[in-house]
Amino acid sequence: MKSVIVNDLVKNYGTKKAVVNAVKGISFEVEKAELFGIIGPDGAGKTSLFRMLTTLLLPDGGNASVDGSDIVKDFKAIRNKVGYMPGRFSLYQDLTVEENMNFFATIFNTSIEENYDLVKDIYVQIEPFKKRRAGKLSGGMKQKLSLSCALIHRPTVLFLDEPTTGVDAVSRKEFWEMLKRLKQQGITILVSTPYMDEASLCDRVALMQNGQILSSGTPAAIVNAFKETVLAIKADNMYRLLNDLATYGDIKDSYSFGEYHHAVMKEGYNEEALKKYLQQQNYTQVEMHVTKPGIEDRFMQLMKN
Ligand SMILES: Nc1ncnc2c1ncn2[C@@H]1O[C@H](COP(=O)(O)OP(=O)(O)OP(=O)(O)O)[C@@H](O)[C@H]1O
Repeated sequence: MKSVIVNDLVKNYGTKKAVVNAVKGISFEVEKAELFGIIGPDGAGKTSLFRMLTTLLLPDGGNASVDGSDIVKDFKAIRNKVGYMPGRFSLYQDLTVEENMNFFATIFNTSIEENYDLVKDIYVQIEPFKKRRAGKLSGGMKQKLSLSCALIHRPTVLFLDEPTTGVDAVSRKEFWEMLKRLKQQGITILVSTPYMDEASLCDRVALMQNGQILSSGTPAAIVNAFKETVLAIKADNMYRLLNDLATYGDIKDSYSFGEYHHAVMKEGYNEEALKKYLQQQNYTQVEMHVTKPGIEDRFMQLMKN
């Protein structure tokens, strides 16, 4: 069963003179209990998309349904059945952990006790601090409290807007494990993130850039669509190396990639000739090997096309 259906959705901001086309007619579907990632850089349109799907923003074109309800006509029904964790911490900083939880439970006509089994795994980690004001929690704790509040009314669909941005590596890992457990309870989860490495933790993803979906599918299918050979290259002067790789004849595309640069090679390239060229350019400590492309390589390729 489809949990979310998005059909040619459009969002524009501004006036006729200076218009920003934040979402440019995107379409996708999410199955029930699927963990679906929207992966894209800042400004891609992820927040605008989530705000339309959670009925906080009206679309300028297209339509969408969430758990069978139309995002415009049935907005009230949607508000009762979705959970939304916005990108910016938006709980009451002056209320304690417990007061925030009770507040959200009350507005949805429920109680912490009623849905404790759903939030238990997450809430036990912040329960020792239940008398602490939300504003005084660490980043990871704030994130857990936000998720607990978004879950308190047992939503069928959960929207998480960049939940791991600015969160330390350990909390990020724990967070994704929590999402897997929620999915097992039948909750559909849409999560946006600028981190490409989080794509592999989703069942399916959509790569978003400039208000458009460049590609969608399982992380494996997206990577498999990348057919070229990628060389990982490093040397003593990485900045100069990037410029030299950009102008080298056998290289289609090159970009920084962690401690290496990635070079997408043209067919029939000659690795020895490239090594020789780098030697002639007086590079030292040159390291070069063929590497398995990842989502980020595919994203770069799609963006440039
Ligand atoms: N209220 C607004 N008025 C004008 N432009 C806006 C408004 N909100 C968003 N935008 C613009 O729309 C585009 C998409 O923004 P959006 O916040 O949806 O993207 P995002 O992928 O969530 O990125 P971020 O992580 O930076 O929020 C950006 O160019 C942004 O500047």
